[in-house]
Amino acid sequence: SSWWRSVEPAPKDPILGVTEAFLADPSPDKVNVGVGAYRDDNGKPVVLECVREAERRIAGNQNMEYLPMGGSVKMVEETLKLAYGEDSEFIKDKRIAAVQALSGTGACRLFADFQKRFSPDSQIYIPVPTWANHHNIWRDAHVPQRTYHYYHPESKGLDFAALMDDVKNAPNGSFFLLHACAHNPTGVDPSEDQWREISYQIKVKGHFPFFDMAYQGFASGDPERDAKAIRIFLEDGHAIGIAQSYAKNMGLYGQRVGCLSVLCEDEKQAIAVKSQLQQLARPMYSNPPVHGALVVSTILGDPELKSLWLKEVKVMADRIIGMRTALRENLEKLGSPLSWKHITEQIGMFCYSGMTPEQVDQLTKEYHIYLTRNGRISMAGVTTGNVGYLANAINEVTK
Ligand SMILES: Cc1ncc(COP(=O)(O)O)c(CN[C@@](C)(CC(=O)O)C(=O)O)c1O
Repeated sequence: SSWWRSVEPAPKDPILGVTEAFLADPSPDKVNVGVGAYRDDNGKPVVLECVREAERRIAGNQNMEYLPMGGSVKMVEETLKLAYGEDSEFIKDKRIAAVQALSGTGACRLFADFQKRFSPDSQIYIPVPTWANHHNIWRDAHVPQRTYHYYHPESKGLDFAALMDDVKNAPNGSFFLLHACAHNPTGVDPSEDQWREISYQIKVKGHFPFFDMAYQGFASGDPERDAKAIRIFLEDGHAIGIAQSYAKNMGLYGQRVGCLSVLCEDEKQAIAVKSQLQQLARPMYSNPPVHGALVVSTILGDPELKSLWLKEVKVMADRIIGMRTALRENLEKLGSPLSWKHITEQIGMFCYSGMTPEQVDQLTKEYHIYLTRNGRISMAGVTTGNVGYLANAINEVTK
């Protein structure tokens, strides 16, 4: 009996499905501003020079042994310094439970499973909108989801008042998912003062903040600056969780290198939490992949390679910032009747254009431009070669 006969085809992933459609399109004019993967000004994927150099140093010397269930200790150590600070007292006091994860997705999922196992009646507040996969992750971890106001469509900015109301009205001790920087898909981040108010209110309510930091360094070009929200929460004495990823800021997409950390009250608790995170990993994938972790620890463990990385991540961020200006200026030069200032006010990989799904469909059908139906444009796909074509098409479908 074929028990699988009732299995239905899965719906296309709203983000990865766009790439499939792009690849299938034979048009020479096609433009992919869908998936958030960096491209250089020739529209080509980039492998950073610091990564190539790390690989040269590793080549031939790397063993194929299992990593511990918690992954590479060296990579995790270096990764915690990025999030918590080089001289973090939390690192010194060994209060952070941390394990290598399968990139940012894996870190979020491991946390969601940990939350379900050790806070079984809890739920999580997720911003509207958010990265589409967040909903899948906490759904499959069987953690009920609530939403909190985030994006303000009229102003194309942050709905701060409504966000604060939601923080205040949620039951004490609720879990809140926060994007540390470069909010996906809106590109709208709270200001430093707004972060301080959010941190204060979350502390008053005893909520648990979980930061998804998938773009550290990619937003402003400076990893320290992009960690500002996390540092504010740490100064305010929160216990926090953080999902980190090297997919975008080190271009290690397919290597699946990330880290999950939970700040505990003391070393004893951190040891206990880490052991439970390992218990969750063991039946899922047992232990994480070795190569990408070795690339990361080689780069971050060598001052020369680390400074090369810092230069390269700034080049990527600056190129995107330059394309924001170019796209806005092209639209204004075309005499578009709409305001496009949000294109340069938003930050990080994405521009939340405000285009409707129907306008997006028109862009794809008539202009072979591929983006997610929520109107999100991955600015990494914009180049000096296609920005004029893109602006013209956007102007045509929105005027
Ligand atoms: C907010 C956020 N968290 C986590 C991840 C996970 O990335 P990782 O597992 O590869 O480290 C992404 C990637 N979002 C991308 C860039 C790709 C995707 O959808 O998976 C996006 O296009 O939104 C993200 O945008």
